[in-house]
Amino acid sequence: MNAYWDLVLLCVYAAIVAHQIFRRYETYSIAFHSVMLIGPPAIIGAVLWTLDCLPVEMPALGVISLLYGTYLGVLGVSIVAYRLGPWHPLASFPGPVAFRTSKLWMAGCAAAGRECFVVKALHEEYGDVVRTGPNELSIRDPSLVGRIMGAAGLQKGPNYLGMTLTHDGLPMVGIQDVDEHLRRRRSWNRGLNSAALKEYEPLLAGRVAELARLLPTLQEKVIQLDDQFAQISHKIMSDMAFGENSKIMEGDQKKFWAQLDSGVIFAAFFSHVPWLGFYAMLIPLVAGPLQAFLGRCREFAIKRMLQGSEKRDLFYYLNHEDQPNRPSPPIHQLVDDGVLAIVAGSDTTSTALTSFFYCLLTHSEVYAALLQEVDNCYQDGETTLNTARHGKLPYMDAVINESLRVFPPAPNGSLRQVPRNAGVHAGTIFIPPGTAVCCHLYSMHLDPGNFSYPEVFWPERWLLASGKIPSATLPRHAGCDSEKGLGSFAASALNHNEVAFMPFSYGPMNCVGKNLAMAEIRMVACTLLRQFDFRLQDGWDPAEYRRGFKDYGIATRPRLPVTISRRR
Ligand code: HEM
Repeated sequence: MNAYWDLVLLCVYAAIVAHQIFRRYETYSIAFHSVMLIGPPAIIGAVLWTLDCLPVEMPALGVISLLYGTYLGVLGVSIVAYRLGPWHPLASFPGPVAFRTSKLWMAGCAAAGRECFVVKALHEEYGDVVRTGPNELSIRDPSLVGRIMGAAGLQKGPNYLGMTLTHDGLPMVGIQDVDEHLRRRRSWNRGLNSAALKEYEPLLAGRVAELARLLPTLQEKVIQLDDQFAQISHKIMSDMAFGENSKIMEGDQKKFWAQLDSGVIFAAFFSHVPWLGFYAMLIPLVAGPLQAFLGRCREFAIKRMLQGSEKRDLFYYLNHEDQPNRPSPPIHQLVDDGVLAIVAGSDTTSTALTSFFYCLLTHSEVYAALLQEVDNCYQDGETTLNTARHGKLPYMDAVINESLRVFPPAPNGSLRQVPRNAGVHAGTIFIPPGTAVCCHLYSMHLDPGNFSYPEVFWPERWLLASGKIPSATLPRHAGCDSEKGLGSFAASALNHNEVAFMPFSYGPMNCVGKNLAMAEIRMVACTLLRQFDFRLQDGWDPAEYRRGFKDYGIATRPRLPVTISRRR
C-alpha cells in the first residue's frame, strides 16, 4: 500500500512542478511538450523500479496506467484550477467559465465563422473588458485603444503564429518584436505611400477597365457580384505582389485561390491554439495544401526576381529595387511578403466592395443620392479611371465608411500582447504581463455608446459629424414603425465616436494598405455606378447576406446576386 501511495504522491508533485514549468516557459516546441508529458512519469517509474519500490501486487500495465493517469490527470486539474482560481492574474476580469478555462472554445467559434458575434455578445453581457481566454482580454472601450495600439503601444499578439504555422520567417504582420516589425515595415511604407500609389494607378485602372469591359457581356443574366469583385481584387493584388508574372497565375487561378480559401478555417482555428497547429502540421492532409500554396508563391517570387518588371509594383519596394545599394532580402522573406500582400489585400477589399454594393442595393435612397454625387462630379466622357476626383466625393466616403462600420472585412481587428517582463496600465485597468489583448473593432463599431442606432446603415451620420450637413433623417429600420424613420437629428443629438471606428486597425502597426484599398473601392464604385444600373435579383432575400457574413479572421463575402443594364 505504501509503495502505491509513494508512486501517486510523486506523480502529483511532478505534475504540479511541470505545470509551473509550462507556465514559465510557454513554448510551442513539440520536443519540449513530449519531454514534459512523457518524461516525468517514466523517470519516476524507472527510479522506483531500480529501488524495488513499485507496488508488487500490480501488473506492469497497471503501474504504467497509474503513473500516467495520475500525472496527466493532476496536471490537467492543476491547469484548470489555476485558470479559474482567484490567484490567476486575470481573475478579476469577468468572462464565461469555458472561455477562462481554455482557448479551444474560442477556436471552435472561430472555425464556425462566429468569433466576432460571440465576442460582441460577451461584451453585451459582461461589459467593456472581458476575459475571452485563459490569458486573453477583449476590450470594447475606445479610450483604451491609444495605450494598447498607439505609438507607444504593445507588440503584436501570438495569433499569427497559429495562422501561418511557422516559428521563424513570420510574415511582417505577425512579427512580435516591435523594432524588427518596424524595420520590416519600412519597405511596405515606401511601397504603399502616396507617391507609390500614383505609380500603380495605371495598373489599377487597367484592371478596373477590364472589369467594366467584361460586365456588359453578362447583361440579362443574374451574376454574382461578389465573384466579380473577388476576381478583380485577386488580380490587382497578384499584379502588385508578383508584377507581370501574375499573368502566369491566371491559367490556374481557380486552383490557386481555392488553395487559399481552403486554408481560412484552419487559420481561424489555429490562430487561437497555435500549439495545436504545430501538431496538426505533422499530418500531411493539413500541411499539404499550405505547402503547395507556398510552393506556388515561391515560384512566382523567384520568377519575378529573375525577370524584373517593366512597371513598378509593390515587389519593387519589398525587394529593395528602389535602393540599388541595398541587397535583396532573403527569398523566404519575399515569398512571405508576397503571400501577405495577396492574403491581406485581396479578400478584405473584395469583401468591402461586396458589402458596399449590398448596402447600396438595399437602400435605394442612398443609391440615388450617391449616383447623383458621382454624376455631378464627372462630366460626360470624362474618365473615372483615375483618382483625381476622389477627394470631391464626400457622400461616397460616407457610404464606404458606413459599410465598413457595419460589415468590417477584418471584424476582430488585431491582437496585441503585453510584454512578459512588465504589465501595463491602460485607463483604470492594469493588464498583467504576457496577457494577449484585443481591441475588438466589431464590438466597438456596433456599440450604441459609440454610434447611435448602430445596426442602422446610415451614411448621413458621417456628414453630420463632420459638419457637412446640419441635420439628417434617420431611415426606416427594423423595430421602427414609421415610414420616415425616427425623425430629424442634429449632430449634437447623436453618439459618433470616430476613435471607435477602426476597420483598418490603429497605430503604427495598422493596415499599411489602407490607401490602396480605399483607392480601389472608390475607382471600382465610380466606374461601375457611372456605366451600369444594378438591381438585386428578383425574389432574393437580402437577409441572406447578413446570414452569410461569416468571420474567419477575414470575413467571407456572402453571395450578392444582381442583374445589370448599361446606363451609358
Ligand atoms: C478594405 C480592405 C482592408 C481592410 C479592412 C484591412 C484591414 C487590416 C487590418 C485590420 C489589419 C491588422 C493591422 C494590425 O495588426 O493592427 C491589416 C494589416 C495589414 N494589411 Fe490590410 N486591410 C485591407 C486591405 C489591404 C490591402 C489592399 C493591402 C495591400 C497590400 C493590405 C495589407 C496589409 C498588411 C501588409 C498588413 C500588416 C500590417 C502590419 O503588420 O504592419 N491590406 N489590414
